[in-house]
Formats: sequence, structure tokens, C-alpha cells
Amino acid sequence: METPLKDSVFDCYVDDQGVTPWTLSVASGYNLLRDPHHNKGLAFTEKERDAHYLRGLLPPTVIPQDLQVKKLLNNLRQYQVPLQKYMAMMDLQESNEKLFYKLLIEHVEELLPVVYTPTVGEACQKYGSIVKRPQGLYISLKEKGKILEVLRNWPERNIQVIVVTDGERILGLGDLGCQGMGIPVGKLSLYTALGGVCPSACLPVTIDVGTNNERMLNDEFYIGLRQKRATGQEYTELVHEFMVAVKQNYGEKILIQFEDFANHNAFDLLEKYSNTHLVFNDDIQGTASVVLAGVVAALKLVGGTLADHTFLFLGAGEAGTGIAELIALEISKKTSTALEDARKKIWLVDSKGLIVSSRKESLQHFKKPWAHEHEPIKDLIDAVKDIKPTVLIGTSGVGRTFTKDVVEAMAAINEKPIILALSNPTSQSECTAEEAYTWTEGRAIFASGSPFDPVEYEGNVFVPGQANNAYIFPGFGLGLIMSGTIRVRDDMLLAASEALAAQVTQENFDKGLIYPPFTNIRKISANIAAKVAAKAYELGLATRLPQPEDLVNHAESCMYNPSYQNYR
Ligand SMILES: NC(=O)C1=CN([C@@H]2O[C@H](COP(=O)(O)OP(=O)(O)OC[C@H]3O[C@@H](n4cnc5c(N)ncnc54)[C@H](OP(=O)(O)O)[C@@H]3O)[C@@H](O)[C@H]2O)C=CC1
Ligand SMILES: CC(=O)C(=O)O
Ligand SMILES: [Mg+2]
Repeated sequence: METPLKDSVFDCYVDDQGVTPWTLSVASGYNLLRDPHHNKGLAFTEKERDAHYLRGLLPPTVIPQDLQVKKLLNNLRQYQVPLQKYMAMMDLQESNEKLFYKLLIEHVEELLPVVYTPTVGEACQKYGSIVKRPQGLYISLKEKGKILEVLRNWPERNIQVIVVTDGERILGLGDLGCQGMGIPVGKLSLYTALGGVCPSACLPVTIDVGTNNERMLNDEFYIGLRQKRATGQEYTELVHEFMVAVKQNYGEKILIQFEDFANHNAFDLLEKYSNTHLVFNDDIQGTASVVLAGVVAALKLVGGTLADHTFLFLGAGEAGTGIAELIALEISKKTSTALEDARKKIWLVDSKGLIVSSRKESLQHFKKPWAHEHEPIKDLIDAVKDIKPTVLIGTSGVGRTFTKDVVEAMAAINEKPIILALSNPTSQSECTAEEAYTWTEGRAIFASGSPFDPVEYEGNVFVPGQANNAYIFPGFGLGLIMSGTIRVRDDMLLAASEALAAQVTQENFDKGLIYPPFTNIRKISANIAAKVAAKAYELGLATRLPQPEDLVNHAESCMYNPSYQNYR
């Protein structure tokens, strides 16, 4: 066998001494085609092919970006398996960023379920097997003491938003450890596609402190630390080092979005850092804002004010108590009643039954405000019959928990029951759209966390909405970033919620929808961003001065444009 030459010109000859990896700083020729930020594939013009040493590296045809989009969409539609579509989209993101975003933006309704829930859930479960090139930044216990250096390894300097997870509660799929990375990657691609934040300003991060998921630990392709989760001081110190390093490296105005942490850490982290950092927990706060918007919009269909309604949640964790608290805050503001009184119209059921005062001592702190005076009730169906809610919200992470009995009981109590099955992905949805419409004889106002197709029932077509925080966080984040806001406040969540509810048109209502379609999401995000920024200026928390006169226009003008640029 031939021994590779020590000083070979061919990089593929590797010897034991190691080599220094280096690249050109100005991409041209072959490197340009492999640089995802600048690659245009067959769309490079004749002039660009001459100027950038591309002659011969591409076949002779030159095609416009629109035709590339059409071709890719045709290709994607050939795949029967959603995960194949996901992998094709990730390949595209890694090879031609602008084309990825143009495709996603122009076909958002079709592709959101591919890059986001439900497919991203399956992608995380199989992440170790499917990912070809690592995306995002991995910070594990091995990096303790070196997190600032790790941040500096990231190639982009002007980071404005970080989505970080520790992988312990990935959608309703539980602890997926390091493979939770699919979530920050997916959320940040929505920051760009839906909210117009520049991709180079986005940093996905996974903090790996181990996993308690035996399946992951025994999977030979698992990519994370093979150990049980670190907890207590070891956990707190690593996260703290990360939080300090982030601010040191990127400054006061860096937005950190916590995503899919387990509730035993999520509430504490949010509280701990909300007065020192620009932090936001999407599962607690973004979800709250989107659900409040949907319920407020639904009032147009069912009548009454928010305070006239009675809410029952299945699931009293981050999403459930987060939503409950924002609804109570809105009721208290609108009716000038005390928050404690506003909370009395809201009930929550957890895995042990209805949350009532006799359970107070043993409840986690975030559940205590919801421990109202009432006899204990074990089952959801009995809680529905007793509490008689007008709005039923599923945030349990457990599929098929809105059984026929439960949905029929809602239909017996209400002319138009509002039923929101928020748990993701589709397998964990509390009920399907078809079940909701069929079991209520077409009377339900239904939305779900993951998308369902329209349902035909007795000759009528019902279009279910998607109650997902994806409506809020991209525009919310854009509003914070464009105004240089330094802290998040509840009033900003209320402003975002109001902005979203205001985007639901009569045409949407006529179809029974309580959310506008995602097709118009960039316009929706611009409106949300404007309202959030306006609130930040009003509260004196915005640092980008002077305040632009037309904030909607300003938001739109800040948005990332996925069309190719001409190269000199
Ligand atoms: N649509 C959207 O935009 C969003 C959807 N979600 C989804 O919501 C779900 C929950 O997320 P999150 O709140 O963060 O999770 P948490 O783990 O914080 O909360 C889950 C809650 O559900 C309760 N629960 C679990 N099993 C049952 C059961 N069989 N019956 C009754 N209650 C049960 C738990 O009870 P106990 O406390 O007793 O353990 C807990 O209170 C996930 O599927 C997630 O994907 C989350 C955020 C946004
Ligand atoms: C949508 C989302 O954030 C979740 O399911 O966790
Ligand atoms: Mg989440």
C-alpha cells in the first residue's frame, strides 16, 4: 500500500502529526460554492462566474432563484417520509442559506411542519443518526471554565439572539439530552423566516449536562455526554457561567430565549436572570402570549369578555401556569380587579388531579397560586362536569387525554366550546382536530400546537388553527432587538398578544379560525415587533434612540431579505 506523502498537496492525506486547518477569508471559486452564506448554485451569473473563478465548476446553465425554489419544492414533495424532507431542508440550509430561507418563507404553511413541529421532534429523537454537519454550539460539562472561549469559537461576532436548551423537556417527548439541539436550530430558523432576524445574528446553543433517558444513553449514535444529568450546584454553575459569558461576549442587549428546559429549572432560571439579562422563556411566556391572543380573538365568535369565561387546563407546568398567569393578568388589568381574584376563574389539573387548596403544601411553587378552595377531584372528566369551563386547554404533553367523554362534556356545557390541544408534537396532542369537531357536532372552536389538516364533517369543512408560540417569539424578538431593549416585561407579552389578536380578519373568523394563517406571518411579525418595541420605549427599556416614527415600517425595513445579492 502506498504511504501518503508527508507534505502532500492533498488535504485528504492525513498523518499522525496533524495539520493546521485554514481557509481563505474571501470566498471564491470552489470555496464560494461551499460557503452556505454566499452560495447561489446555478444562479451565479456569467459575469459572477468569470469574476469569482467559478468557470467550469458549474454546468453551463444559469437559472434564477425562483426556478431553484420551484425545483427544490418539487424534489421535497417527492419524499413520502417527513424526516427525509427535514434532512433535505437541513442539507439546503447548510449549502445555500438564502435559498433555504426563500423556500421556507414562500412556502411557510407547507414547510413549517417540516423544519418545526411535528417533524423536528422526530429529528431530535434520531438526531445522532441523521445529522451530517453539526449546527449550533454545544456546551457540555467538559467545557466548564472555558465557556467564554467556546463562544469565541463561533464564527459570527454580531450575535443578537440565542435560543438555548438543556434538552430535558423537548416538546412533549421528554428528555432527549444533547439531541435537543434540533429545537434551538429550528426555532432560530423561524426567527429568520418568520421574524426576519438575520441568520448570522442567531446562535443555537445546547447545554449538555447529561441525560436521564436510557434509550439515548444506550444508543450507539447518541451525540451527547453519556452520563446521568448533573443537578444542583454543578448544573447551576454551568448555566451561570454560560449566562455571564454570553453577556460578556455579546453585551447587555443580547436576547436569550430559554427553550424546552424542564419546569424544575425553567421557572427558577427565568426568575434568576430576568433582572440582569434580556431573557425570555418561550414555553412559559411566548405560549402565554399566543394563547391569550387566540382566546381574545375567540371572544368574537363566542361572545362575552375574558372575565366572563371559565378556564380549565390539563397540565400545570410551564405552558399551563404561564398561560393561566397571563390570562389572569389581562383580566385583572381590564377589570381593575386584584390578580388573586382574577385567578379564581382559572383552574388547573395536573397528574394528581385538580389543583386545590388541600394540596397546597405539597405543590411546586408555580402551582400554588392556583390552589383554589374546592373538594379534591381526580379525573379531568369530573373536573369538566364540576367546574363547567368554557375554555379547555391541554398543556399536559400527553396525547389523547381529551377523550370522547371530556369533549362531549364540553359540548354539553357550551354552545361553542373552545378547545385548545396545545401539546406537541402531533402524537402528544390532547385530541385530534377530527375528534374535536366530530365529538362536538362541529361546534368546537379548536386549535392545536401542531398542525392538523382541515376536517370535513357533515358536508362542512373546518379549518383548525395552530396555537403555537411560533406566532409570537419571532416578532417579539425582532421588536426587542430593533429597539435595543434590555429587559423583558409582562406588558410586552400583553402587547404582542394584542397585536396578534388584531391580525385575525373577518375572513378568518368566518372559517372558525382564531389565528391568522401563517402565510402572512412576516406582516404579522412586523406588527407584533412594532407593538413590543412601542411598549419597550414607553417603559424606558429601549436603548435605540430616537424612537422611529413608524415602527411597523421600521420592523419591515429591518427584516432579512433572502433574495440573492449581486456580487462584484
Ligand atoms: N403549542 C405551543 O406553543 C406549546 C406547546 N407546549 C407543549 O405543552 C406540553 C407541556 O409542556 P410544559 O408545560 O412545558 O411541560 P411541563 O412538564 O412543565 O408540564 C406538564 C404538566 O402536565 C401534567 N401532566 C402530565 N401528565 C399528565 C396527565 N396524564 N394528566 C394530567 N396532567 C398531566 C404534569 O403534571 P405534574 O406537574 O403532576 O407532573 C405537569 O403539570 C408539551 O407537549 C409541549 O410541547 C409547550 C409550549 C408551547
Ligand atoms: C412549541 C414549543 O415551544 C413546545 O412545544 O415546546
Ligand atoms: Mg418549547
